Amino acid sequence: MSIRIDQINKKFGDFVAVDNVSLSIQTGELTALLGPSGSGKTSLLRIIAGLEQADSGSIHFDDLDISARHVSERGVGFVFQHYALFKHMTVYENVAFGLTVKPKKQRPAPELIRKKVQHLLELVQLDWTADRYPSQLSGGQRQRIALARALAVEPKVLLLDEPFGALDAKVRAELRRWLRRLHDEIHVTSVFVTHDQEEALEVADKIVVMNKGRIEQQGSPEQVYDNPANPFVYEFLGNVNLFHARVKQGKAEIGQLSVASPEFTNEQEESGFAYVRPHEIDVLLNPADEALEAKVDLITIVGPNVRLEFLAKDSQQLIHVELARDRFKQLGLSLGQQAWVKPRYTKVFLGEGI
Ligand SMILES: Nc1ncnc2c1ncn2[C@@H]1O[C@H](COP(=O)(O)OP(=O)(O)OP(=O)(O)O)[C@@H](O)[C@H]1O
Repeated sequence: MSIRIDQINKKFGDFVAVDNVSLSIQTGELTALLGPSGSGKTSLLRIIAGLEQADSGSIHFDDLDISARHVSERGVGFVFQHYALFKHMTVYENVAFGLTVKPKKQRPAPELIRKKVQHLLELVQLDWTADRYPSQLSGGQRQRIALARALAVEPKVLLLDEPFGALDAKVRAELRRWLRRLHDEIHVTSVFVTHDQEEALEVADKIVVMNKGRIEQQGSPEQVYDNPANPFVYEFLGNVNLFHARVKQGKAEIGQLSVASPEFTNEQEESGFAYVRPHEIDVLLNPADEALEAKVDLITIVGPNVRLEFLAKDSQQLIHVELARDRFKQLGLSLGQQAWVKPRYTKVFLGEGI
């Protein structure tokens, strides 16, 4: 089932929550709506679900305009951050619930329900919990059961709103890999809301970056990470260093550095700014071309990586650098040491920044 969102607008009072959003989602695709708090992701998801009515615009499932349809007629399944399972029901009963409450004519035979629930519990790898109650499960297990319950009624579209938001970092990381594998198995068209860029980059086929009710960029994780359309997307998708630059005739000058920017060949002399990601900077112990002299100001070891802060000699700007621990050891860096930092990749935009 494909989804076509056409010029959707939604206001709450005077506040514009969704601002003329159009978006196409292919059948079987796992799409992440990614953006900061208040960017309109949940509002858009609720409008797709039919839990919220848009002020204008339309939603199509395949070629059918479902904008006026009630949530119960849209064939969508949900998993929310705090989608509490029914406490007084066992895991089995929770997953079977959507099937057992179907009108008699559509309700599968009890034996079929049993098989189906068994299959779903195997799919989420929790068949051994069938007789337990939700309170006897971990948070991550509960969310997997919530997903099995959502899938039981064979939704045409699966909508997930920060499904792992309430879980700790390690469980979150496990569950997102698990969700990716599960999606590869079931291929149901899915849209999930997250404010966590790592989660979106790791799980989604397509990322839709939202800000202030609008779409800033959409594309595959590689496309949005490697070619951010604008400064907002660049900053939102990871840590960055921001430098002021003068852009002219295909070059960006950042202090004494000169970076080739062929996309600005025709610019005569404009102000701009340049982004460099911390892991795209080399550290050298000797002067080199296109390297800035700087002093080590802070060293933080984070597992296999080392985060460093350098103070640039000329501009006194702080420059964040991330090195693999091996490289850090090889360099033998210590606090206060003089070194040279050399960006490997720089992304230049015209203007004054955001
Ligand atoms: N029912 C409502 N009444 C009034 N304002 C609302 C309502 N629902 C959402 N909003 C406002 O609309 C804006 C967008 O909210 P939305 O929940 O869609 O954002 P979000 O990107 O999902 O953010 P979060 O990650 O914090 O949930 C927010 O400023 C929110 O306060």
